[in-house]
Amino acid sequence: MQPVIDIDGLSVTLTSGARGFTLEIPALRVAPGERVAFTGPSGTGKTLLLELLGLLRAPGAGRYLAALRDGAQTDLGALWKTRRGRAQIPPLRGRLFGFVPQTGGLLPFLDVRGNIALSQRISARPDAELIEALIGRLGLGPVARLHPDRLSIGQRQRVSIARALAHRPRFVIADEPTAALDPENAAEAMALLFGAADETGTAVVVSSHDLELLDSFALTRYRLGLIPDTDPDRVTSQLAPLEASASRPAATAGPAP
Ligand SMILES: Nc1ncnc2c1ncn2[C@@H]1O[C@H](COP(=O)(O)OP(=O)(O)OP(=O)(O)O)[C@@H](O)[C@H]1O
Repeated sequence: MQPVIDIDGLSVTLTSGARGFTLEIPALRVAPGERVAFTGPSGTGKTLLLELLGLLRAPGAGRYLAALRDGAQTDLGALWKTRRGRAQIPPLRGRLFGFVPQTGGLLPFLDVRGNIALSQRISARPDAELIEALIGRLGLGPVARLHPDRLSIGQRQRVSIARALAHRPRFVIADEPTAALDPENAAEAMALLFGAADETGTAVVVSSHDLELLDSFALTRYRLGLIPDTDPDRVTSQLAPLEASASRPAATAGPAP
């Protein structure tokens, strides 16, 4: 099966004065509908990695290919190199990705339905039926007319999940999506995210510190870890697969048995 994300030797370096932080992704392939989790200690670059994947930051070197819905492969890394390519990034980002931030990121002046519809408006993919299906799937029917300030944190996160899926992106990128939730709500939100993504055939890449929570789902796991360097000002973090055997194309909703 053709991967939807195909990365080889991708890296980026951030510098601040004498300090340099390099993130290296030697290889990463994500299959359609696959669920991938990134873990790693604080400061090892989980957010940076998701920014690179989500076309929010330019890579320094390496190859980053993505497969579009029509099967065509696009060289996302090359887009950053020309003015014409950079102009294509915002619309492509809107079509390819759905984002679930740590805490909702909802627009306060739109109700639940309006917030969910936002990703469809941005990507010019209206689909009222899918919005209603997601509202039902995520248990948001009773609050669909409310604005975010009337919602619990868990409800807001469910709206954010629905919004990330409503425009049928190829991947959902979720950065610590359950960090603000209690364990019960966190497990429910994660199960709903994976379940709803299965129904729309969407791959999910998620970063999380919560190893116990990740353990309850079948995920392909990668870990970011620092590589020792003799120069204390030069920090390198590298992505490595953790449990190749846990890899599976997503087929069923909810926590793994
Ligand atoms: N301009 C910069 N110059 C050098 N290093 C930087 C710069 N900006 C960020 N960094 C470093 O990049 C690293 C990666 O940060 P990132 O937020 O991606 O880590 P993280 O794994 O998501 O952390 P956390 O789990 O605490 O959210 C950090 O070690 C940070 O110090």
